[in-house]
Amino acid sequence: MKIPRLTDTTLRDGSHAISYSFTAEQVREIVRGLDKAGVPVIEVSHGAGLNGSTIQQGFSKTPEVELIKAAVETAEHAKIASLFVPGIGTSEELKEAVEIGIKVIRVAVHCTEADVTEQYIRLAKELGIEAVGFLMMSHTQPAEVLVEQAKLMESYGADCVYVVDSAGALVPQGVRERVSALKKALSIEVGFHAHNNLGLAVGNTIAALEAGADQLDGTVRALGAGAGNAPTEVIVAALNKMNIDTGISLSILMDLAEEVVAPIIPAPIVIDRDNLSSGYAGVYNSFLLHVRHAAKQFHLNPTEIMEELGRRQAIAGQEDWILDIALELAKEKKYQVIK
Ligand SMILES: CC[C@H](O)CC(=O)C(=O)O
Ligand SMILES: [Mn+2]
Repeated sequence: MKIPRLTDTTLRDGSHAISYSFTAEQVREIVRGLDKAGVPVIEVSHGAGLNGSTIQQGFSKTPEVELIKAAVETAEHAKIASLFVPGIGTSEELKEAVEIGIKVIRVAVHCTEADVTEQYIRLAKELGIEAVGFLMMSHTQPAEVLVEQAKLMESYGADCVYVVDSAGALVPQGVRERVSALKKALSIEVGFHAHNNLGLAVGNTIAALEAGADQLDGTVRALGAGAGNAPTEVIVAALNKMNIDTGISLSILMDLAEEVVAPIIPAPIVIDRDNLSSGYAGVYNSFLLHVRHAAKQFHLNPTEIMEELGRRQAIAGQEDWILDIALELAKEKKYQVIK
């Protein structure tokens, strides 16, 4: 089987789980470890991508420009990547990040909105960096729709398109169908990004590889939104067992996970009721903290809010629905009690 390229997104997806509190020193330490281990691509930015530090998404403790600078200065071999969500980031932030030294931009949109990536994928190519299309919430669409969307990204010049399981809602069969359809239809690379709400992040990542994926994502110690991601160190261990030599040092990654990343994590990343109900209902993982907050405020069970968000098929950017739904549910309950 082919050797996949690993992108570690601890310093991007992981920031969702620690309220965007990475410091430049933590970035240096984590990049040093990943780089020494031989991880080829390291993603650094606000969890919601460049310029994500806002009241809606959550403010970064340290400006992401400083974090990206720290990463670029520290990495000796790895390419530094950033995430970019059109509308949250603008061309200005993309240009600035390229000036600082990022070599890969991952342009993320809901998986039916590939047309809005055109100007940013084209800009990235003009600026001489790699452009990756990131089809978020890929569980919501069948393979044929993802193929159409991925082909648009390919036509804009993308070097790779990712199937992104933002809600951790896919099972291995769904991953295989989507990744193999993209592989068949595209002449560029295909990637896969997992979340662990159903306990399948590593299994799904391996299923993606078996279906032909060229690029895979992980985070150290699974640090990521919601139930977390596929742990980079576990992916490497599984690949070793499959006799796929990524050239990445498992022992350096395990030490990094244990000694550097674990102490930063406020609470262990587990599949608790809220994460499981989020994955089961197919709700975007980054909604978790907002849902918990709203549930507390309105004395609700977070599962009720997750189920309703799932029914309404909320997508990234619709965080304001969470409070609306909580308010509606609370009103309904009060009405029932009075009746
Ligand atoms: C746009 C932010 C989001 O966290 C991207 C991502 O990692 C996902 O959809 O899983
Ligand atoms: Mn993610």
